[in-house]
Amino acid sequence: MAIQISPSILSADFAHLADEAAAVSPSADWLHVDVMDGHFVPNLTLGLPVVESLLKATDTPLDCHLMIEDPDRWAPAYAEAGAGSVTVHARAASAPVRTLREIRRLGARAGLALNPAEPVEPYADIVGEMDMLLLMTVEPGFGGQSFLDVVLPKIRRAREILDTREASVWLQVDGGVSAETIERAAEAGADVFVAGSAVYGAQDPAKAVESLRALAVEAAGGR
Ligand SMILES: O=C(CO)[C@@H](O)[C@H](O)COP(=O)(O)O
Repeated sequence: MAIQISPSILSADFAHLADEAAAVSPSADWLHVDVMDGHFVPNLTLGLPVVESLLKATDTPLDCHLMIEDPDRWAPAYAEAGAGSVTVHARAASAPVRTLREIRRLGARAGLALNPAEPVEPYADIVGEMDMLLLMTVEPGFGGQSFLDVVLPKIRRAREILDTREASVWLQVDGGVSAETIERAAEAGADVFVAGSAVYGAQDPAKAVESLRALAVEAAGGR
């Protein structure tokens, strides 16, 4: 699976989102959009109207990460609007399989997310229902936190589960991904990397994406 980088606009300037999207569009595979409702996580960001505007402002596909309660109800609208990928948290979804199927039916890639302390094994039997498994490497809610090395064994186990089942499911990590941490996550088996502050805190965000990609490709060793 090719290494992919998904810059998180949580660390961008919300007053200039179109410009911030353009700043990474030469090199980013996705634009990661953190939708937070102030309930599932203690932070409030943006919702569907902003996603609809972003879709008009950029050709980079949107990777929408819903950190919200009741994603079963809201996720389909993001897929219908044109998001390329819509990820829901396993803990928040009351009918994850139905919701993943609905996201796919509406034409988006379907993702399932797990917080750092949530095990991957209970979801092994439903990996065929998803296009991406997102393992949080920080507690969700805020950018700029430190990468949690305690998640590395779970990344390895998830990679094993996906390889054993020959599932073409992308393995995304999100939180604290930087030039200092991306190699560890790539060695463990991740192939899609969300990076907020490491990209938008850099002088040249597009270059930062390329540097992260080069480190991950090297660490993944052609996997
Ligand atoms: O979902 C989240 C945080 O909950 C992330 O997408 C952050 O936006 C990542 O930011 P950095 O840790 O890379 O600064």
